[in-house]
Amino acid sequence: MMLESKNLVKKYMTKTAVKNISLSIERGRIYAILGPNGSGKTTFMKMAAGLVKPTNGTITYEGLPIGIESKEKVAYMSTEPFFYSYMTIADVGKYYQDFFKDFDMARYEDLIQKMDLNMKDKAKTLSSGLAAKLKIAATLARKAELYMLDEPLNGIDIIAREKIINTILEVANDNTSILISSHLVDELEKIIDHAVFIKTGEVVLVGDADRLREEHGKSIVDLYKEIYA
Ligand SMILES: Nc1ncnc2c1ncn2[C@@H]1O[C@H](COP(=O)(O)OP(=O)(O)OP(=O)(O)O)[C@@H](O)[C@H]1O
Repeated sequence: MMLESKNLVKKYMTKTAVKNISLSIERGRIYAILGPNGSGKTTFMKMAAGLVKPTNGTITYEGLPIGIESKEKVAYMSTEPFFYSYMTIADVGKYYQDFFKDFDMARYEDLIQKMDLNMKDKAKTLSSGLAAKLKIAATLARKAELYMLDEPLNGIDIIAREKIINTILEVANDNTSILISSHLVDELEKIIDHAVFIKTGEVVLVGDADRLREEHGKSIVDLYKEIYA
């Protein structure tokens, strides 16, 4: 198993963000972590990325606790801004190259071009949709094993969404896994292998997307509506 959590718990002062999540992420698959605002998706990803320490339970990457080694293989795209506003898109690439051993500049240049961005543009002047594309390009330019994308489609127009989805599919291969957190289920329905439904910090339904559709006789979108209504 690539990523595995067992009875994972994260408590903040008064709030239990993740209650008891046991989840296995296999290699070569695309996963959607679905759930409404505040259900614990970000907190789970941050624990997998080694940015937040679990209160209880375990989370391992290839059998080892999350740490320096796993961080080199896991690319996490946060919802928070990640670059300094004075940087140009070219500077963002250099910054990432300094930071991550697996950053591939040629792939970054290619992704920037695909996303219709310009190397000379200042990150600060980008619209929120273009900034989101930049964030995705920078993350996917890493030759990581596991990509975790937190809300990659939020605030992005439908044309750009399709572009992003296609780019994600290009990066996906037998050796990589992709974990996408979202409440925009429509767009993900077509591309995911597995769906993980999270409600108030707990997994309420998980499985192979085709099997879920078959067993429940409905789409992932309709399952989502049923679970969170
Ligand atoms: N640093 C923190 N301190 C206190 N509470 C927090 C902190 N981070 C998250 N929480 C709380 O934990 C819960 C889960 O938050 P989380 O961000 O993981 O959810 P989410 O599913 O990613 O939501 P969204 O879709 O809105 O991003 C929320 O109630 C949130 O308010």
